[in-house]
This record gives sequence, structure tokens and C-alpha cells, in this order.
Amino acid sequence: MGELQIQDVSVSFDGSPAVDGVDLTVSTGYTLAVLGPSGCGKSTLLRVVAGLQRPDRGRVIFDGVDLTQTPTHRRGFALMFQDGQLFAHLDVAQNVAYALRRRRLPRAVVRARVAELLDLVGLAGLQDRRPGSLSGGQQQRVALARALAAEPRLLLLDEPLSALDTALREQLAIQLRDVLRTTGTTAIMVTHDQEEAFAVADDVALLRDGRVVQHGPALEVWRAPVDADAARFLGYRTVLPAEAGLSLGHPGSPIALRRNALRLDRDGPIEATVLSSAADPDGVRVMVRIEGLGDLPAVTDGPAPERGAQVRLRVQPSSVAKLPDVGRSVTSRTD
Ligand SMILES: Nc1ncnc2c1ncn2[C@@H]1O[C@H](COP(=O)(O)OP(=O)(O)OP(=O)(O)O)[C@@H](O)[C@H]1O
Repeated sequence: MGELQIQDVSVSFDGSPAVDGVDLTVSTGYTLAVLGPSGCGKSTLLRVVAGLQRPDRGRVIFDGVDLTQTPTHRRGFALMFQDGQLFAHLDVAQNVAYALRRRRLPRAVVRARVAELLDLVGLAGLQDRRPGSLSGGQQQRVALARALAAEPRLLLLDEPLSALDTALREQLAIQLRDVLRTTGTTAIMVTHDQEEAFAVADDVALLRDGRVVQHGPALEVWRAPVDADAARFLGYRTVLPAEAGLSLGHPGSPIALRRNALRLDRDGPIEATVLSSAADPDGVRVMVRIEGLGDLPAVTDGPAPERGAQVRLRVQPSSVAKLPDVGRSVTSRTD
């Protein structure tokens, strides 16, 4: 185990930068999620760390040793991709045992270790199955067990859960985090899914156009986006200019609101008019008009209010982020 340092890494393709001067550190036993939209350079950065892409500039250092020129198979890292890439002709146990066999460990040791790993990822008893007979989520878990079997110094995860449906993705994200913590594995995961990043990782780095725009402990990044684009990418639905901050308790700052930031409350301090409302399984979504602020989403646990009804609202402080006022105007937008 050791610390990963990515120092000033840049990669260009045909003259256009894909990764541009990236500096990041992942401490021993920690998981870093590199989060960003499609095309921002996430996979390229991961490929540089893996040794599959040579950087134009910069260094990859692990445990104090410069590995920039070291071939992939000598780095002691393991990779897990989106589609798992299991060996279809081998059963689950043989897939997981792959790295252990190559080390010529005694059969009994391999068998015990495979059973332990399958137990860890919640697949005990499926040793004899072929990958083709497993669900997508089970295949991902076999791929994870196989990656962990090599006891990698660093685990590299490229959108490991994105091929799965939402419910399974949420469940596996939590399981992935538990497995990484239990095994003390240092890991770097790239994803475009902010929920996945926060469910799995300790630290989050936001990548935009090949550059890191924000990096820190996951909760800190989530609570204090650096700008309006970062806020939207982190799941905030609405960004309001500084003038609006005053009426919502944050004078002088632009603010970002999550979908549930405004809640109907008959004793709340803000007056609004209901424009529309629709029930969904998590409650009732309401669109309201607030004098001087515009049309904004709100939520209620109560019955759906009538169109045109006068209501009062309360702000949920944990669903509002204050943005730095960089002196340029932020346009109000609601999705
Ligand atoms: N081998 C390559 N040759 C030329 N351009 C490339 C190559 N690999 C990536 N790029 C370009 O570099 C940029 C970053 O790509 P990259 O795959 O790293 O982004 P990403 O954030 O991982 O995107 P996605 O989430 O869609 O996989 C893109 O503009 C892409 O078109």
C-alpha cells in the first residue's frame, strides 16, 4: 500500500489537450473519485495512471517511486472497467483465481482465498457458474473480486457501475465502498455520476476540460461547489444570483438549491404562489412563483396543493450551498 501522486500530468490528442496539468494525490487506503462530464479527460487520466497512455508531461508516483516509464504489468495496479471483462470460458472461481494461479500458490490456498473473496462481494456459493449465466450486478462483483485477488497496491475503476440499473447501482456502490474500506485498498474511480462518486469515495476531484476545478473531501466538495457549473454537475437544480441570496438567508452570495431546498411549511417565512404540482413516489413536487425570485421547485409531504394557492415555504439549510461571488453575474436557471 502507498500513496499515489499525479504530478502536472498533461496529454494532448492531435494538438488538443485531453488532460491539462493535473495534480492529484490519493492517500493510502483512500478512494478518490474523479468526477466530470463525458469527454472531460477522466479515462485518459486513468489510463496514464495505469500506464496505458504515456503523458506528454508530468509524472505518476506511487509510494515515492516514479512509475511514469514503468510498464503497466510492473506497476502492481489492478483495473476494473465498465463491462467487467470476465473470461467467458472460465467459471466464477477460475475467473477470481486467475491472478492467484499465476503466482503458483497451492490449490488449497487458492480455493480458500477465492471463497473468502466471493464471500466479501456477496457471491458465496456461485463458484461453479459461468459469467454468461450471471446478472450484470453479479458479473460486476466477480470482476471486483478478481481485481482484489491480485492484492493490488492501487485499484483503478473506470465507471465500474454505470452499466447497471439505478437500484442495483446504488446497492453495489455501497457494497463497493465497504469492500474497499474492509480491505484498506487505495483506489481511484472515474465516473460521470455524482451519486456514485459520493456513495463510494472519500475524496472527489471535479474535472472540466482536462483540468481539476475542485478537489477535497467528498462532503466538502458537495456542500461548497466552486461555481455555478460545478453546482449543477453536483446535482443542484437551481442557481440564483447574489440578489436572491438575501431573501433566502444568504445575503451577498449566489446560491445553489437542491430540488428539496424549499419545503412547504405553513409557518415558513417565504410567500409563494403554486404554479403546478405533481406527486411522485418520494413526495409531491411543486412549482412555485416567489415574488422577486422567479419560478422555483419546492417539495411537500402533504397533499398536492391547488394551482394558484398561496403557500408559505421554509428553506432547508442542508440543501442550499453558498457559491463564491466571483463578481460576474450568475443567471437564474431552473431545470
Ligand atoms: N486515443 C484517442 N485519440 C484521440 N482523441 C482521444 C483519444 N482518447 C480520448 N480522446 C479525446 O480526449 C478527450 C477526453 O477523452 P476521455 O475518454 O478521457 O474523456 P472521458 O471524460 O473519460 O469521457 P467519457 O466519460 O465519455 O468516457 C475527448 O475529447 C476524446 O475525444
